[in-house]
Amino acid sequence: MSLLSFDDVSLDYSTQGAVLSGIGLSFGRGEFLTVIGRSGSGKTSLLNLAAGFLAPSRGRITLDGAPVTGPGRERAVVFQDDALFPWLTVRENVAFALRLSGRLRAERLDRAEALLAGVGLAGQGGKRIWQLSGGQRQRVGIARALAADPAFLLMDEPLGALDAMTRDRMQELLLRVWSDSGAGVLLITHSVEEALFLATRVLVLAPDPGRIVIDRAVYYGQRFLDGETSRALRAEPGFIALREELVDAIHAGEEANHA
Ligand SMILES: Nc1ncnc2c1ncn2[C@@H]1O[C@H](COP(=O)(O)OP(=O)(O)OP(=O)(O)O)[C@@H](O)[C@H]1O
Repeated sequence: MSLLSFDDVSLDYSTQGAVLSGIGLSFGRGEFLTVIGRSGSGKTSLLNLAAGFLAPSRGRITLDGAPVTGPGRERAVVFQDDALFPWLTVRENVAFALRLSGRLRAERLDRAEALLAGVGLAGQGGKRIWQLSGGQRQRVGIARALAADPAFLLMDEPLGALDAMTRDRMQELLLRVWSDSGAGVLLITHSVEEALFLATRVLVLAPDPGRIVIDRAVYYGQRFLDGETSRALRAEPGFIALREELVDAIHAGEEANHA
């Protein structure tokens, strides 16, 4: 089934107070959660908890009811500047993630090629990392994350470094990867529009302490996969109104804090 749950989770890095407080959240395969919020609201901390890189100070994080005690193969993480190995080919970079799978080298390379095709990089496996564009590198990182056939893909600003056109294409690709892999996705972004377009659920975190103030079901990504165009969806009055509501929620209380 694969359900990742936060039960009243708080996190302190120091005695300075909680960075995250009272986080209650459950998400599973097939969901696409996007997380937005001001800088410092705790988005990356939330992802690091889900990944098992950090342990909660209070509360529990469980995977199918069992406590999460560290990173695991069922939760793959994609970072913005994914560290690919420059001395390996694109195909070898992806196959590297399969080295613990027990498969023979030839099988690993075949599987890597199939994963690369899945992210639109068919026939590029023999290239070196430095021969790729930023968007292509990011796709290699995603193919590598998918190699372990994870139940969850955890992504911290994966498209943040890309130019606007590449970013739009990558958003569409992410939706297809999500749909094809069946994984549950948790994606952090600074773009409210991106969050709204991709998600089946948008979470807004408010800071001091970081907490979930909005957890909203949305359907634009699914409608894109069902054949509607990204441009038409983003131009819908409902999309624009919700985008503005989310922007307002992100900035609520900001003036008061700076007064
Ligand atoms: N390793 C750490 N040690 C101490 N404090 C930390 C650490 N990592 C993050 N923090 C603090 O925790 C708070 C939340 O940080 P976090 O990176 O989770 O926020 P964020 O919403 O992802 O921010 P941004 O949008 O700027 O990436 C910030 O106040 C930050 O300074």
